[in-house]
Amino acid sequence: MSRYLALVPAAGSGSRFGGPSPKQYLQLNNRPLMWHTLQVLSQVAAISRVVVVISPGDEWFDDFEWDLPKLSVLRVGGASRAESVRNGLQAMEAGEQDWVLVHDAARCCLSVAAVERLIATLADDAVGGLLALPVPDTVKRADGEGRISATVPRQGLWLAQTPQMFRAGLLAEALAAATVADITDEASAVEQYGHKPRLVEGDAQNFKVTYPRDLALARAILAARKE
Ligand SMILES: Nc1ccn([C@@H]2O[C@H](COP(=O)(O)OP(=O)(O)OP(=O)(O)O)[C@@H](O)[C@H]2O)c(=O)n1
Ligand SMILES: C[C@](O)(CO)[C@H](O)COP(=O)(O)O
Repeated sequence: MSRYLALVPAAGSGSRFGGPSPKQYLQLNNRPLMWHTLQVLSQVAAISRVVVVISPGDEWFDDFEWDLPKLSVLRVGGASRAESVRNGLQAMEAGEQDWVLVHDAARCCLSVAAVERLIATLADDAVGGLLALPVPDTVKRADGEGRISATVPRQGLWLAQTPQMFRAGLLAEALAAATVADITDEASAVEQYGHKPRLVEGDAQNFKVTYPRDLALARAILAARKE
């Protein structure tokens, strides 16, 4: 029986966000930002384990009470997101047929419904896939001077989100074959390995907290859910 396991890379330094601590530990509605992410994944009944990957030198994680029974932590984060995922996948000892849902710690406004939609859509899929958003706006390509060099046709363009869900065996092989420096998500490694992951429509609330301006939006979304 295949299990559904969540793997959360959380070993980033948050350089675009700045600040004294990585963004995943910022206080958001009285909890670390990442707690909200881990709580949603823990609330998905099909997910039996939530594994968070932090850096070996992480000095923040142990300062918090996480109170999430499905949670376990691995101090095997690497120099890139892809390396953190690869190291975490190796260390978590998933079965080859287990489904692994890789989700950014920084996407703290994920919904249980979106994860359940991803699982339901891909449960019998031969490859796996990811939550993503069809591009809703006109897309411009910039020249080197902040002016438009082209308008890019948006038909068929999607913005990749997470979770990205693949069977552990396929994901491990794809990550081993990939040039880690070239990949920014799991799907690109699986694509390079010769497969076509399925796109499953996510929602705009599942954005990645990347810049300081993103925090107010995340705070508002989470507060609205409590009302
Ligand atoms: N070496 C790394 C780099 C990133 N991540 C994780 O991958 C997710 C998405 O990456 P991103 O938003 O880019 O986070 P950072 O790398 O921390 O941010 P920045 O690129 O601004 O430094 C985050 O949850 C981050 O913690 C990771 O586990 N290991
Ligand atoms: C995985 C991802 O969130 C999909 O859009 C994105 O590639 C992460 O990029 P980052 O630069 O590591 O935040």
